[in-house]
Order: sequence, then C-alpha cells, then structure tokens
Amino acid sequence: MGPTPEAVVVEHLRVVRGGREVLPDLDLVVPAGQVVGLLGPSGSGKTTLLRAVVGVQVVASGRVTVLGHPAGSPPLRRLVGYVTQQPSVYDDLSVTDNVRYFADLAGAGRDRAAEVLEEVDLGPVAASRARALSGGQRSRLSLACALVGDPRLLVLDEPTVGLDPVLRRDLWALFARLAGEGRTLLVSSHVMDEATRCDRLVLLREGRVLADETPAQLLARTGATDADAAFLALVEGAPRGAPGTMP
Ligand SMILES: Nc1ncnc2c1ncn2[C@@H]1O[C@H](COP(=O)(O)OP(=O)(O)OP(=O)(O)O)[C@@H](O)[C@H]1O
Repeated sequence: MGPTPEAVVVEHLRVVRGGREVLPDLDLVVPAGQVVGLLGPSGSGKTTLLRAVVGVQVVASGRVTVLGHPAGSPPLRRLVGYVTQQPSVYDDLSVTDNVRYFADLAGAGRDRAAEVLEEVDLGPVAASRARALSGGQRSRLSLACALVGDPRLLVLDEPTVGLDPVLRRDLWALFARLAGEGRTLLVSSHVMDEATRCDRLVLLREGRVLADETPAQLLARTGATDADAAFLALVEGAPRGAPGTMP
C-alpha cells in the first residue's frame, strides 16, 4: 500500500477518563508531510488525543486511522514514533548508547543511530552521559530515540516545555526539517506563540476543536495579530459563551 495523503484521520472520537468525557466527539484530519501543532490550555485533552493516535488510549467510541491502519495496530509499530511529556532517557548511558538501545529495539542498525544523532545535531556530545545534557539537548536526544526506527509519523507531547525561546525556535526548525524529509509531525504545546511555527494548527478547548487551519488563516479569520489573541477571540466568539446566542 502506498502512502496515504492523510497521516491521521480521527472520526467521532469519544474518550472518557476518570468518569469525565475528555473528548466528547472529535473529528480531525492531519495531512501527511506537515508539522501540525496541537495547541490548547492545560487539561484541554491534547495528551489524551495524542495517546489515541498512538493507540495507547482506551476509547469509548469512534475511530482513529493512522497511515491507513487502525491506531496502535502492529503494522504501525515501526511507522510511528512517540515522545511523551516525561521522555525516558537513560541518565547513566551515553547519548550514543541511548540511541543504540532504541535502535536495537526498533531493529535498526548502529549506522542508523549515528545518522540520527547527526540529524538532531547531537554528534558533538555523542560520548557524554545523558545526565550531563542541557534541557534542549535532552529533548533532542528523546527525539533521536523516537527517530531511530525511521517513523513516518512523529507524535511529540509538549517537546518544548521548559526550554528558552532560542532553543524552542531551534527545535521547531528541526521539526520543519524532519517534515521536509516527508515525515508528519504532530506536536502539542500549550504555548500559543508556537502556533506560528507550524504548517497547520489545531486549537483544542475542553476536548473540542476550536480551529483547524494554517496560522495565517487563523490570524486572518480572527483579525488578531498573534495566536494568543486569536485563541481568546475564538473563545469569546464561541456560541457557547456568547451572550444573546439563540439555541
Ligand atoms: N489518568 C487519568 N484519569 C482520569 N482523568 C484524567 C487522567 N489523565 C487526564 N485526565 C483528565 O483528562 C483531561 C484532559 O487531560 P490531558 O492530559 O489530555 O490534557 P492536556 O491538554 O494534555 O493537558 P496538559 O497540557 O496539562 O498535559 C483533564 O481534565 C484531566 O484531568
């Protein structure tokens, strides 16, 4: 089967966690080969949606299709890379050994480990222990571990958290480069200004999609000058809270 034009298709996804409907009825298409930002305040359901995409979330109903296969199904094991909010990097191993460990798990060769370290610019610190890395280097190491199996889709949960603006910019530039190789990146963040760095953005609020468009379209539609203001404009303009709205 050839590559599908959509990397991810979510249809009527409903997820209940701890007795709460976290995603009531979500539809979403993530086009292939793009960097798609998933933005929204804390608790809006970003992690839950990403978990459903990688197939580790129990869903109440609906369907998630990834690269033409049901989310979490065996053919996707090598095709999807996932970096969680608390990435697992082994502090007592060197940078190279961390990546080699994941290369072994993915059935990739040692050459691939070296290649991936170059790709994320960690070549110069390859021999350092992971515990000695800076926050930005650590993020790139987890990314390297996810990249080693050569996934078509990378799912990254708040990869820029705790990084300064320069490192965040560099990391988004790296995401763009990876997308340029034909990969799809689905990247969550609660920092709205990161919206402008992605090809497309999805704004989530209380488990619902408020916007799903390009950053330029979002700004044009809301008349806002930045993503923060656009988000507020959408929240205030939402029928739910708007005064005088007829049912
Ligand atoms: N293990 C769990 N059991 C019950 N409820 C949960 C669990 N994990 C998350 N939730 C609830 O699901 C909702 C969505 O959480 P989720 O982690 O998807 O949001 P998020 O947008 O990723 O937030 P954050 O940016 O803080 O990570 C929250 O209201 C949270 O309280």
